[in-house]
This record gives sequence, C-alpha cells and structure tokens, in this order.
Amino acid sequence: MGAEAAVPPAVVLVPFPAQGHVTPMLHLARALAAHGVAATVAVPDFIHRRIAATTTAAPGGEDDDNAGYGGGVALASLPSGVADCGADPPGFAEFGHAMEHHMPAHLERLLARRRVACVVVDVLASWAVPVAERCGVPAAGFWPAMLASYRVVAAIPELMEKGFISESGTPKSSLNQSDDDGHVLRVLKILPAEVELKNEELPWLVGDSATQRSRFAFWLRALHRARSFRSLLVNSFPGEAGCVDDDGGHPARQGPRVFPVGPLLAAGGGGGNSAEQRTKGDGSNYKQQPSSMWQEDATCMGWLDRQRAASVVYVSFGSWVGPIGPEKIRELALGLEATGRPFLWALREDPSWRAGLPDGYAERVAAAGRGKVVGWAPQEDLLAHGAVGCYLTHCGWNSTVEAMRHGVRLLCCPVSGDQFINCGYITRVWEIGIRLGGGMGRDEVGDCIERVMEGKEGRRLQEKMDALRERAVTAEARSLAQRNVKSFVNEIRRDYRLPMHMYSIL
Ligand SMILES: O=c1ccn([C@@H]2O[C@H](COP(=O)(O)OP(=O)(O)O[C@H]3O[C@H](CO)[C@@H](O)[C@H](O)[C@H]3O)[C@@H](O)[C@H]2O)c(=O)[nH]1
Repeated sequence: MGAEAAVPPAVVLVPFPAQGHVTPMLHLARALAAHGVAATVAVPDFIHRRIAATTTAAPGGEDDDNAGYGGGVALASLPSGVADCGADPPGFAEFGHAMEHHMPAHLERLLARRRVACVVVDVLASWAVPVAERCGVPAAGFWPAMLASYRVVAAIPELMEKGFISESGTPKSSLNQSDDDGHVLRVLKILPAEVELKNEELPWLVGDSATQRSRFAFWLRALHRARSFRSLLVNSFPGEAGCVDDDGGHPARQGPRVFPVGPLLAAGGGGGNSAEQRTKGDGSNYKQQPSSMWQEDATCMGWLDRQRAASVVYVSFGSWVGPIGPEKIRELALGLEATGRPFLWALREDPSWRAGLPDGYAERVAAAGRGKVVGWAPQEDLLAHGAVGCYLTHCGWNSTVEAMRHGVRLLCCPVSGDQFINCGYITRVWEIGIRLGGGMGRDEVGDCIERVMEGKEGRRLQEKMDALRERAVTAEARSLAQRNVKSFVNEIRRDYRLPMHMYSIL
C-alpha cells in the first residue's frame, strides 16, 4: 500500500458562524470523514461553547482539535475576541469584525501545526481564504444553500458591468422586463429556471440602505476571494432547477468546478412516504450528530403525539433572518389562532423576535389546547412526525431541504437574503408550496393555510412534493452526491503530497 493511502489527508473546514451554515458544514465534514479524510471543523469559541452545551461534543480548544464531535470529525475552537454573549450569538457586525481581525491568526496557528491538504471555506467565511494562501494550503469553497442563489451572487460583476445595479448594489433597472404582450423577459439568464426576482429581492439587499451597502461590500470581498477556489461544494442536489444544464458544471460564465453534495449532508429519508404514511420514527436515518446552538424544547414531540395525522401547522423563521416585525407577528398570531387548527410555533425567545405577540398569547392558546409556542424546536424530528401537515417557513435553505426530506408542504414567507430565490423555486419551479402575501394579514394567513392543507390544491402540492422528494433526497440522489464527494476527495488526494519526513517513518 502506498504511503499516501496510509495517511489520511487532513482537511480543515471553516463555516460561517450561523446555525444554517454550521449544521451543513458539520454534515459535510462527516461525509468527508466517511471517505477517509481527517476532518476538523474550526468554529469560533462562541459557537463551540453552544454546540458543546447542547450536544455530546467533547470540549476542545484551539490546541486540542482532536476534541471529538462524532463520526470521525474533530471540532476546534478558534478564539474570536467576542465576549460571552449569553443566550444569543453576536450580531453580524461584531462577528464580521472577529472574522476579519481576530480569528485569522488563530486559524494560521492551527494550519501551521500540521500538514493540511485543503481548507474548505464557507463562501461567507471568506476571511479564511487569505489565511490558507499564507499557509500555502489550497482552498475549496462551500455554499450552504442552492446553486441558484450562488449563481445570482456570482453574477454581481456582470450585473454591475451591464448597468443593472450600481457599484453599491442598488438596482438600476429590472432584470425581468416585459415585452409588448406582457411576457416577462429575463434579461440576463442567470437562473436556468423561470424564476422572477423583483429588484428588492436581490440577496444582498438586507436592512436599511447603510446595511445594504455594507452587506454588498461584504459580498464583493467574498467573491473576490472566491476566485481562488478550484472547486465549490454545494448543499444542493443534482438537477435542482429541473433542467439538464444544472448538474454541477460552472455556476457563472466561468468559475470553480461544482460538486452538488446536498443529499449526503441531509442523509436519510426513505422513499415515497406521503404525509399520511409518515409517523414518528419512520426508520429514516436523517438524525446525525445534533448541532443545535439552542436547547431544543423537549415537550414538542409529546404534544405532537396527541394531534391527528397531518393536522398541525408548524411555523418557524429559522435562526438568523432577524425579526419580522411586531405588526406581522401580531397578525400571524391572530391568523393562526383563528384557523381553528393546531399549530406549533418555534419563535426565538429574544424580545425583538417576540414583539407584537398579544399579551398572554402563548398561555391562552396552550390552555385552549390549540397551539404551542416554543423558543427552539427539534425541527427535523418535528417535520418527520406524521402529525405535521404544513410548514409556514421563511424559506431558509436548510429548512426547505428538511421539509423536502420529510415530504411536508410549504407556506412561504421569505424575509431576506437567498430566501426569495428559494421561495421562487418552491412556488414556481417545484410547486411544492405557495407564497403568503407580503402584508401577512390574519385573514390571508388562514386562507393560505387552508389552500395548502386541504382540497385539490393541497393534494397537488403533496403530489409534487412526493415526486421532488424522490428526485432530491432518496437513494439515487445520495449515490450521485456520494460520487461527487468521492471525486472531490480524489482531487485532494491527487494534489496532496506528503512531507518527506512522513515517507521516512512509513
Ligand atoms: O426551532 C428551530 C428552528 C430551526 N432549527 C434548525 O435551524 C436550521 C435553520 O436553517 P435555515 O432554514 O437555513 O435558516 P437560517 O438559520 O435562518 O439560515 C441562514 O442560512 C441559510 C443557508 O445559507 C440561508 O438559506 C438562510 O436564508 C439564512 O437565514 C435548520 O436546520 C432547522 O432545522 C431548529 O432546529 N429548531
């Protein structure tokens, strides 16, 4: 056996510090470890503390990256300089500063201690790319969402060049223009599918104008650094747009080689279990080592066990998107209550997320046996439970995939970032959900829930969901993703050369 086969190549993975990024990166690390890679996920200390507190991950520090996370993956903690922030992680500006100014020296120390074959960097954690360059380690990219949303971001230079957006990312003209007959023309064919994106739905337009400018600068820097990626691992499935030309290849006119590996990161899900067939513990093996940053409410599953099959509306806006505003929270709360259907709402216990909830609301709906409001739910378990019939979602990519995996129809309420693109695919391309209008009035909430859960429209959504599920998360999709991980690992092995002293000991 050759020396290279005997020594597993070491890979360090650097996620962006948010739940929807850390979870798929940890799953990616396990997928790489299963292919003989020594994988270490390097997270900031404030994330490390949270994962260690809610899981079985052994505590470990920067100098102890053998701290086991499970599945052959090590979890290293990088000092961030961010003070312990209690229940909630620091805001974007604070960890943005930590990533650019505090963590690079610590990652450099980690890379210097051993020979690392490759650093896999979340595109949003681009701060790690110059560190890898300084250490002479090749970097590959990881995009934790759809390839489609990467395509839109990767098209920024072209959009600027052709005058569709300003140098600070502000739209100057619509990407979807109508011809004389009112047909929408997609001016730049950035997305292979027929998805319209309104100007204000471009992924970098988050918050007020100052925030938008700084987010756009963040994207420009990330894109500039991403130019050194030879490969890009994407948390999506081959054929995501339902078109032949989206099976990997190059996401922009030119760019890195794309490996869709999503079905593997979301390993599990059996085949073809409709909402009626789904039951608690249906034998799927989706549950990997948990990675939650918040303590899951342990009473959710018992509550669901007491509900009728496919009767419950699950509501969640993910972890990172920010509050949707008091007015919408109030309308949503009253709309859910008025449906007369059971609902389970995961709503972060941060006062800014809960502002607008009517006084005594959680107690009132609980006492009526109608609803349950919790801070953080065991979402995957919940979506796998046969009692859940509809998921009112912000369309975060991980939540979207989890709903697909368990065949739960969607009611979409995108808030920012890539969520509008995801929503476009959910409602227009795959037709597995419908969109709740922007106003989010209480009557509309009720009407839309009925449409998703009942009648011809509801049945059609379920049929489409079952078909997509077959394509996106079942055995065949996993084996394609498996092949992609293998090709990526082979690429690392090819480039991986052992230092001379290793040959002498073998
Ligand atoms: O009560 C809850 C709520 C959420 N989750 C989990 O948290 C994750 C949420 O991920 P996601 O749906 O992707 O939402 P965000 O955390 O908000 O993700 C950010 O990152 C994603 C990946 O880039 C983007 O698609 C989103 O728009 C962006 O907000 C999922 O795995 C959920 O299962 C729980 O376990 N319990």
